[in-house]
Amino acid sequence: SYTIDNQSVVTPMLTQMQATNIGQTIVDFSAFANRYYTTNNGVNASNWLKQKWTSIASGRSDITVEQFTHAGWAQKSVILTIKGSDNSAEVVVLGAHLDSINTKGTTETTKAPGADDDASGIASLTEILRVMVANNYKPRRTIKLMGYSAEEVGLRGSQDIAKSYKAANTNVVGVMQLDMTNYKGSPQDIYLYTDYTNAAQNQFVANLITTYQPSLTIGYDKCGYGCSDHASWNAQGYAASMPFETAFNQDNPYIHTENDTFANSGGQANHSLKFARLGLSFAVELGSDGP
Ligand SMILES: N[C@H](Cc1ccc(I)cc1)C(=O)NO
Ligand SMILES: [Zn+2]
Ligand SMILES: [Zn+2]
Repeated sequence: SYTIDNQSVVTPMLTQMQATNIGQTIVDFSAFANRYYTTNNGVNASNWLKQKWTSIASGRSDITVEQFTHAGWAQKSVILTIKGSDNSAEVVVLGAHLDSINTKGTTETTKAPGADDDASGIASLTEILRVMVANNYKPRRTIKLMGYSAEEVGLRGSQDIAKSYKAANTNVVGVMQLDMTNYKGSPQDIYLYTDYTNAAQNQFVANLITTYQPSLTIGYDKCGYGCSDHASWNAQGYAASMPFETAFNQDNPYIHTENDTFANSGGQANHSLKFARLGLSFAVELGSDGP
């Protein structure tokens, strides 16, 4: 249910989340020349993420990290699973995409650092994981963190995954997409996108912001098309939400170029921290519900 009733668990964890950790992961993950879905760099970036999440989760027998193989291309998606205790059939998904692109054409050595798009989302998920493990948080539902391959070439990684979950009849109760979280280009802090998402869940997400981050302001906007991986889950009938860094016409002008760098997002991750905190509150409030 969308009841917000885990403040005693969530609030202490939010205070432990740090922009400096998110910034470091953005720097590390945007150091690959590119993370394009068909290059060796792109394959290496997926393996790097698997290793990173595996080491953070080491010591937790209820956490596994796997790579999802896509038939048509080499770069795999990365899926971390925290198995729920007594309500594990119900699944909460938080996602970001691990690939990057340079619209001039992306060969093995083309620069596409993708610091904002979407290392910022991957880094936000990584900080959520770190703090959940540091607090030995154990959800009742299953929580999955997903790094999608091939988002930039038509949401192809998340489409494969969402279709396979639907085919398996997996009961995904909610999905949050974090794509571009660190470029503060608009007046409001967090923009909730209302197309290709679920209205009831969007209201819950807004309530999470007012409850746990009351100083933040909320905006609403539309993409007008399936602008990120939330649309893949929505297409399969699952409830998805996308909190985004800016209003539609004020998004990061550097994306899909060699200039999408951490420095060009301000050289700090204070904007991403808002999204990481929102993601953690989403994961714990939904993840703590029993059968
Ligand atoms: N299409 C999206 C970028 C994108 C998404 C939403 C908005 I508003 C502006 C731009 C993309 O490139 N995702 O990787
Ligand atoms: Zn993009
Ligand atoms: Zn993106």
